[in-house]
Amino acid sequence: MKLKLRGDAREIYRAIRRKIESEIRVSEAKRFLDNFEPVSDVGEILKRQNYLKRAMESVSEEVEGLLLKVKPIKFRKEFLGDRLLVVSEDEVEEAEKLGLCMVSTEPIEGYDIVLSTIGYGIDVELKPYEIAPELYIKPLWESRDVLEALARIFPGGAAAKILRELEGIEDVMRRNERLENIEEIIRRYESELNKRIEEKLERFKLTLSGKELVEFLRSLRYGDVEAILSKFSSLNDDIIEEIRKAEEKLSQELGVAIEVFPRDYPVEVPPDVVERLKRSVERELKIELYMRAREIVPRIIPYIQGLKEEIERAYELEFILALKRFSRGFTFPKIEEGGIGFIKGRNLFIENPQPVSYFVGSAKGQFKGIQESSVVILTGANSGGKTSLLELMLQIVILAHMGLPVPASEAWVEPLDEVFFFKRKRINYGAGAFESSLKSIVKALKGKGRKLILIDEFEAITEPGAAAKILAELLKIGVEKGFYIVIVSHLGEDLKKELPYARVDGIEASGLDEELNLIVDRQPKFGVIGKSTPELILERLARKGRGEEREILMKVLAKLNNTYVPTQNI
Ligand SMILES: Nc1ncnc2c1ncn2[C@@H]1O[C@H](COP(=O)(O)OP(=O)(O)OP(=O)(O)O)[C@@H](O)[C@H]1O
Repeated sequence: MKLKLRGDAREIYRAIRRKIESEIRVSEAKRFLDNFEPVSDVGEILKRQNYLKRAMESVSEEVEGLLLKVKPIKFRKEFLGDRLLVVSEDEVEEAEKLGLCMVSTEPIEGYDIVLSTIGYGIDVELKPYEIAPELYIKPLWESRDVLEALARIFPGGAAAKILRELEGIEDVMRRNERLENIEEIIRRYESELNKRIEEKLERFKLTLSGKELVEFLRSLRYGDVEAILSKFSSLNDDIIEEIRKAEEKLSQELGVAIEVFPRDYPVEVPPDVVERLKRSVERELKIELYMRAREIVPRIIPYIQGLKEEIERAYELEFILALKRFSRGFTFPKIEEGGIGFIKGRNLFIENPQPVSYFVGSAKGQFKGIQESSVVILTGANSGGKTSLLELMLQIVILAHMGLPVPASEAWVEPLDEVFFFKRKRINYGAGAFESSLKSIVKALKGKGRKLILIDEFEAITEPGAAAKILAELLKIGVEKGFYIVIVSHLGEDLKKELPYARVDGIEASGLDEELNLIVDRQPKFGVIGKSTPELILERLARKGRGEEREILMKVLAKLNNTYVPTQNI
């Protein structure tokens, strides 16, 4: 059963969730938090605690960096326009239902890959991984970084095994990638080649002896081209050799034997030749990729389920690590009867808070000897931290019911059915506000169940005299029903008279610091009505004031001096 959060309690729960979520770096891991909604059932809370204790202990921070690389791997069904599947008449329906490629009962021209169940092309069975194995392999190939991270998080697991199989297509895939840039690659080779030939031309010198020159001129006169060219043949051979070498390197780079460069200077490959070359290499690679993919896919498929589980476990690890970061220095609360209490609690939303220890219900541990009561009235200095303390108690109660550790060095929480938090509405004054506050408190008091009711300054919205009476009556009803109530009030004295069994605690300001700011001890004193701070405010003004202003304040202070001792001599 869910713990019911009423009034402003839900807002506090949302703020806690946001704080935990801000620690989760991978968005897919955030949904794990949904498994930790606050519940009333002790068995469920303890189950969560045990799971988290074990998980947080065993998770290693070393995987923190790797977890960031884990992303979903999506396998998408696609219609592949590059292949034709030739099947028999009675297989057409089944083949078309697969929706992977064009289906026909006889061969059709214009497809790079022709597959067939009846011997018209590459033999296949009517199975998706035989017809389109690339749809399994390509997403995995493109997610190698995810697989590598997973293989390091789960050594020897599914991702590691898949990676090993993918090695079998590595060279085709690399060639495929290069094919994308084939034009660029060819142009690069072309310009390098031309540069080298140009250098050779610049260095080339023809040296002829007198006799050779006479022969040369004669050949010219008779138009003996062969004889003239023979004089340049060494240069020509050199150029041809350069072109051949470049082609060899290019073939190696692309992984297919090609001849693209014309034996001419300057070397220039016409665009249509590049295009044709690209098409033919593409086709060749497509078939090779299909064959290799088909070969490894049956060995990969058995690991895909395992891979999905590893991804899920990685998200879970991220969630656990985030919780670990969130809850550094926290403790798992005891889930037991007897109210709510905590030692050295630290409000989640205050930076470097002063730790506070507090309880309602049974006095356990170091609280032994302090008055026990299911209703506590918290009084004290303005801005003393009363609201913050109610919020801290709520944070601890909510986290405890989520099954999470709480920001305290020790804590115990009674499993509850409902938690109410009524925050003081700073702007709402007047009869309307009074009526609505009254209504919500009465709602909290009606019915049965294990309840914690936190009320922040109810009387601020009505006149003090009536407020004490109304409040006392309401609190009595709560106590009779066995609810736990903590209420912030300035009416400590009056309430104490009406409800002698209630404990009244006080947060006090102990003085002024050098900058004349109030020094507040956030730790409430048990069984003590918190002194409010008008005296300290007076003293502060007096110490700051000048002339007549100062005199007036001093006079008032002197009057108060019977009961009030200033923190220092003025
Ligand atoms: N334990 C703590 N450690 C440090 N700062 C705190 C602590 N508790 C409260 N404060 C700070 O003191 C200020 C006043 O706190 P809070 O509003 O809870 O006081 P309050 O007693 O409810 O005041 P008011 O009388 O105006 O309702 C806030 O700025 C809060 O951050």
